[in-house]
Amino acid sequence: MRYHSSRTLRDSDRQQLYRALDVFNIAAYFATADGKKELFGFGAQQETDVPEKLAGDIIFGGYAFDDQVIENSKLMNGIWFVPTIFVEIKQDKIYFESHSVSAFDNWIMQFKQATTKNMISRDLIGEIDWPTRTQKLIDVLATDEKLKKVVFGRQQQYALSEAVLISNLVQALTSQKNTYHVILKYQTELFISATPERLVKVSAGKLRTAAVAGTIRRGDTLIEDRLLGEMLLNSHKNQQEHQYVVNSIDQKLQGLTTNLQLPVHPILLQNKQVQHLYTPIVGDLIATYTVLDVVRKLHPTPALGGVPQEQALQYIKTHEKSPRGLFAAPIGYYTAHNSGEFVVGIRSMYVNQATHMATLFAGAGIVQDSNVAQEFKETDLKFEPMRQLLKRYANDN
Ligand SMILES: C=C(O[C@H]1C=CC=C(C(=O)O)[C@@H]1O)C(=O)O
Repeated sequence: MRYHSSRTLRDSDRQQLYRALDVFNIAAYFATADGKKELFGFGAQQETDVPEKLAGDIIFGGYAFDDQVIENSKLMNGIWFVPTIFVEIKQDKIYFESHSVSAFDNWIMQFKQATTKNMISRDLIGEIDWPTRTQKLIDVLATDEKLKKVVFGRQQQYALSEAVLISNLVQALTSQKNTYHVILKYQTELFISATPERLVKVSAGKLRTAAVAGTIRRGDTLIEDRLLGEMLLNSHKNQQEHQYVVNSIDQKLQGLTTNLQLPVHPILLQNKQVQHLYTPIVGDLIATYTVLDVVRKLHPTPALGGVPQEQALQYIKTHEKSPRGLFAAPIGYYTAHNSGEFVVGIRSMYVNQATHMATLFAGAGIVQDSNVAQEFKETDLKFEPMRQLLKRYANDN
């Protein structure tokens, strides 16, 4: 038996659903960058680390970035689940689906306003040798005949005074405009991302992806902002970094799609802290391929890995301090009707509620012409969405 219902969205619904994210042991939240759609998965009818084993109307989850295993974590090595309860908010409507709960209004009523917590976060020593290691990488890129680009990751740990309430985090996330807001929860582990980067969306046979690579900060005034944007559009180094991604997506999608449309020049994608070079790409997915086929084929694009892919991934494995887990990895959902959407888990953090530790992630595309000081600043800016989230969370309460 499957129960469906839908009705007009009420003022209290969102708060109660965010609160439900605190309550369920396994949960997912996926809000699109335009803010028009929010998906919630609560509880797991089935769960696994291999999505092919699952069957359900909708499946949430994420693959780990690569095959390195993170000790003492289930979430960061990749999880997938069919929710017991699925809720979607689309504009002013709310849709509910479940095998176990028949009356949505009774169900949602149990989630009352959370008591807020007074959380304090303290940053611990990060990777102080990141600039030295990045300079070494630039030297390698200058001499190695094959290696062209490596997206080099950096992690920063924070000690939290309390376990975090997801309901408060989601609220604080709303300050990050024009980005997806994605949360995966598995028992005491959380992964949170305010990412601007869609890996793929499939809907009614249409495939949409994008190249997002090449970064500059936002300006303090309108004029400075525009000037910085123009600098980015005209920067040879950033164009090159971006073009590797466009070419790779183009190549990978041949054979999976027809009518692939790739604009010749990138445009700007602007978030709160940074702006990126952005090339939206559209095509028709050949009907024999699934959303997951596309995810597996595209990941990792050179916006997260590098060029050539295998060599860059090996470099990342050997020279980054810790495995990435869900950082820069595909996270999202797909349905039994072969639709779905996946983003890459950047501008993100991992929270362990048992140890009260948060790990923040950032990475920068390094090419031969990169400058270490600039890349260091860029990764600092990329930490900022999650740093602000922790700060806002602390201050709001
Ligand atoms: C790896 C990250 O960003 C990627 C996505 C957009 C722009 C990037 C860049 O300009 O370096 C990176 O390739 C990150 O934010 O951690």
